[in-house]
Amino acid sequence: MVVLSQPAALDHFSDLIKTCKPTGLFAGIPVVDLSRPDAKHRIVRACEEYGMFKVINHGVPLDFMTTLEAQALKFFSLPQSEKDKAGPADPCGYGSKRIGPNGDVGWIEYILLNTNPKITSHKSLSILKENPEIFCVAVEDYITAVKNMTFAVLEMVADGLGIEQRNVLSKLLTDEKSDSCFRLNYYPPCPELQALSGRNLIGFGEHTDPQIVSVLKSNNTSGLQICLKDGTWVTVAPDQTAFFINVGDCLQVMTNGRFKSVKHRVLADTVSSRISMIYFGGPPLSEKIAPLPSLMAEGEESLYKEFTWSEYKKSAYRSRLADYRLGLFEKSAPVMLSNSQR
Ligand SMILES: C=C1C[C@]23C[C@@]1(O)CC[C@H]2[C@@]12CC[C@H](O)[C@@](C)(C(=O)O1)[C@H]2[C@@H]3C(=O)O
Ligand SMILES: O=C(O)CCC(=O)C(=O)O
Ligand SMILES: [Fe+2]
Repeated sequence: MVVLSQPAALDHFSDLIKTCKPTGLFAGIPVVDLSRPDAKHRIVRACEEYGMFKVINHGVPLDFMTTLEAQALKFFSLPQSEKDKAGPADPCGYGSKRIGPNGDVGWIEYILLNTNPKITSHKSLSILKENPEIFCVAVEDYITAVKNMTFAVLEMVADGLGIEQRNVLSKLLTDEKSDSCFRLNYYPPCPELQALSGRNLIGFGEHTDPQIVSVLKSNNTSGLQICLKDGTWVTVAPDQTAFFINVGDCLQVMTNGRFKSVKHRVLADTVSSRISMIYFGGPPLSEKIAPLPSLMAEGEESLYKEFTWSEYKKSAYRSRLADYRLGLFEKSAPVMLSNSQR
C-alpha cells in the first residue's frame, strides 16, 4: 500500500484535497462573436446546451481589463495584516479561505463588493496605500463597461428567444435597485500540491451562481471547470481577452428550465496563480422570479413556486456551496439535495 503523506502546509485543508478525474482542455464551449448577426441564436443554443458561452468582440476595452488585473494583483500581494483590514467578508469585503457563512472553504483569497448604486470607496479598495483611488477607478471603469456588454447580451437572449420586449431581462440589471455584486478572486499557487500526485486542491468548490447571469474574466491560468449535462467535468481553456458568461439560477427559472444554470468549480494550480473577476447580475430584491409568460406554451405550468430574489438570496445564504438551491423552490421536489445527489 502506498501511503501518501500530506504536506504540512495543507494540514488544515484536507477537506480541499480531492481526486478529480483528469480532463484535457475542453474545446467545446461555444464562442459567440457579438459583432455577428447570428450571435443571438448562438447564445440561446449555448445556454440550452451548456449554460455557458464565451464572448469575443465584446467591446470592453482591453486596457480596463489589464489595469484592473494589475491593481488586484497589487492588492493580493500586500502583507496579510494589511489585507485583513479589509475583512472579514460579511458577505462583502476581503476573505481568505472561507467562502460564505456556512463553513465552506477553498484555496482562495477574494474581495466581494456590491455594485449598486455605485462603488464608492469600499474599505477593501482603500487599502492600497499609494493611490487607492486608482483601484476604485479601475473597478468602476471595468464594471461599467462589463455591465453595458451584459445588458446587450441579455437583449440578444430575449431577442433570440423570440420575446418582443427586448429589455425584459436587461431591465432587471439596469434597474437602479438591481442587487448585483462583483468579485475578485485570487488563487495562489500551491507547490506542495506536487507531492500529492493525482490529487487536486479545490480553489472554489462546485456550485451554481444564484443570480441571472455571471460574467467572468480570468488571467491565462486554467482551473475553471464546468459540469456537462452527462455529469462529466471538463476544464475550460482560459482566454484572458474574452468573457465567459454563465446562466444563473434565476435565468433557469425565468426560462422555466429551458436554460440550466451551469455547475462549475475551480481547481488550484501548483505553479501559476489564477486571478478572476466576476460580475454577478442580480435583480432588485423585491423582484418576483418566475417563468417569463411569453416563453410559456399554452397550458405549460411553472416548474417552480413563485419567490422573490430577496427570498432566494436569503435561502442561498443559508445553504452550502454545493447544495442544489433551486430544489427548495421546485414544485415537485421540496428538498435541498447537494448538487452531486441530483
Ligand atoms: C457558500 C456560499 C457562498 C455564496 C453564498 C453561499 O451561501 C451560497 C452561494 C455562494 C455564491 C456563489 C456565487 C457567488 O460567488 C456568490 C457571491 C453568490 O452570490 O452566491 C457566492 C456567495 C458568497 O461567496 O458570499
Ligand atoms: O474564479 C473563478 O474562475 C470562478 C469563481 C466562481 O465561480 C465564483 O466566484 O462564483
Ligand atoms: Fe461561481
